Amino acid sequence: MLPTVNFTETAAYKYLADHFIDINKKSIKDLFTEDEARFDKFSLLFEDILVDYSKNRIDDTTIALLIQLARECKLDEAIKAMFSGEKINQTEGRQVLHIALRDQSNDEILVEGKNVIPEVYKVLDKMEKFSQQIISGSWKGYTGKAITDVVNIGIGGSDLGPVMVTEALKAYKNHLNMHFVSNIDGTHIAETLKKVDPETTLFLIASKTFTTQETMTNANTARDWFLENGAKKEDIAKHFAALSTNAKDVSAFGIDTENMFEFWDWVGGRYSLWSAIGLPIALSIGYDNFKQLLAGAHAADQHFESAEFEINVPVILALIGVWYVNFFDAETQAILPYDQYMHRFAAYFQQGDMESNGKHVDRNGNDVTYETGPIIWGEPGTNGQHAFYQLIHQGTRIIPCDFIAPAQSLNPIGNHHPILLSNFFAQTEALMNGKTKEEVVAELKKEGKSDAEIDKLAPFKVFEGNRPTNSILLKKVTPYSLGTLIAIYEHKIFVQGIIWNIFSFDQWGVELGKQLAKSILPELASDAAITSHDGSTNGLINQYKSWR
Ligand SMILES: O=P(O)(O)OC[C@H]1O[C@@H](O)[C@@H](O)[C@@H](O)[C@@H]1O
Repeated sequence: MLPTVNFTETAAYKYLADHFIDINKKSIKDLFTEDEARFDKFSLLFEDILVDYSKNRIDDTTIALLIQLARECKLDEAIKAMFSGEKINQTEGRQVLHIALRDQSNDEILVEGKNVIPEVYKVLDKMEKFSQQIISGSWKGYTGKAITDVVNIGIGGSDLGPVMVTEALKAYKNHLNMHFVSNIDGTHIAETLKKVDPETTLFLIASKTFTTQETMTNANTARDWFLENGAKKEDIAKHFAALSTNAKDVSAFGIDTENMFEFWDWVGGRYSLWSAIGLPIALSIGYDNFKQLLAGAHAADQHFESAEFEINVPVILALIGVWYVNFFDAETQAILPYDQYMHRFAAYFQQGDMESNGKHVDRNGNDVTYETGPIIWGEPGTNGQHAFYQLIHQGTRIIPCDFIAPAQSLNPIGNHHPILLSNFFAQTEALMNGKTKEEVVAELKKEGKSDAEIDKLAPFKVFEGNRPTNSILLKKVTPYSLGTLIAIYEHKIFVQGIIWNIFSFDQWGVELGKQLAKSILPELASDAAITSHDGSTNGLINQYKSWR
């Protein structure tokens, strides 16, 4: 059982509330002037990742109190509960063991008294063999040709992780063409099928439950297309594999359970890229690289489990996030990778974070009286700079940002990378320092503007600064470092869920829309006008019927 402390009733929270009044009067710039050791104090080097959190609205007292808060919320107990396989997903009665999927220490992790590590390895071995056969071309399609294209059909956690990672690690890719179909919109599968040949395509049907409407509809369309384009039923075994926990429905679909890569209900969908759901990753970059991804994540797991909170990267990042959400009323958190390959990283953690911590009922079943998970968003820099950074610099809201960049480029062409990184460094500096009225006036004077012009323009050109950022500098994006980084963010989400006293591993909030869509679908079959809903929904359905 997880602890159920209301963090707003802790002593640390009360001290933090008082301390906030002091900190709120100070600028980050001043805090740097006051304390020369600030960078050394507020940065952590873990593996080949430097996490600089010194450009935040914090001082020594803030961090000490936030750590006290974590202690009062019994974070240590909660971490132990997850790692030891307690059923901490209490509303679904399940363990939360994505850490077991990447365990390289030969630990024993028990689920219902049975060690799951050998099972994990059994599936990993199967993934290794299969991916080697596909990549080497020894696995042949129904006309004897090697596989050239892989189409992963899945949605949510059965899509976003593999998409994000195969994109982030594209530089490590082999010859296989990867495609991902998630949307129920027929356009997604139709446009994908235009690009592939049934003789040389492998379909992976990725669904934990194997009941998800979008995935099953797309899978059926893919199977029909396969059979309509020359293949026979018995050829399905050479071209369809399933990544799932549901063997019964997999075989009912017509996929040989030999071609099923199993995982377990103790793996949450949005934490499943480390499981059989990661097969497209293993296919795209090879099994050895996939193993490196797992190894990187395992290093983060060990760090999270054992490091003191003061030097624990996920804990520190999480606590700073809580500080902004609950004291500064920050509504959002931006994730800004200065790496084109990582262009789906923020989208991935939109699900990771928002589906985990988008909850308003606490672990006692009561409505919370405080804010919980922030809105996660972001795009790669420098594109974002020319789009939405205006609001981050001069808007009315506080937007804590994580800036992420690799020191070494995987495409070191000309001086692209120094330019990219100069922007990465400049932005966090600009967000912190801003530009004072005096500086603006001096600049305008230099440009030869008149006093009247200066008076008119100056207010618009002032930057308040004092906008908080974390900078995460990776030596290089590798399967290992990416694995570490993803796991750091996963554990950050865990810590925040513990502080907010919510259940981070269920997702009941996605069910209502699914239920309603299922009840509306039969109503769309006939042209008869609908009156069973509210006025707006009736009006929309009836207009649709008149136009289709
Ligand atoms: O992997 P399956 O079972 O198809 O689920 C796919 C996705 O469905 C959604 O409704 C959510 O519950 C996600 O967490 C999940 O990843």
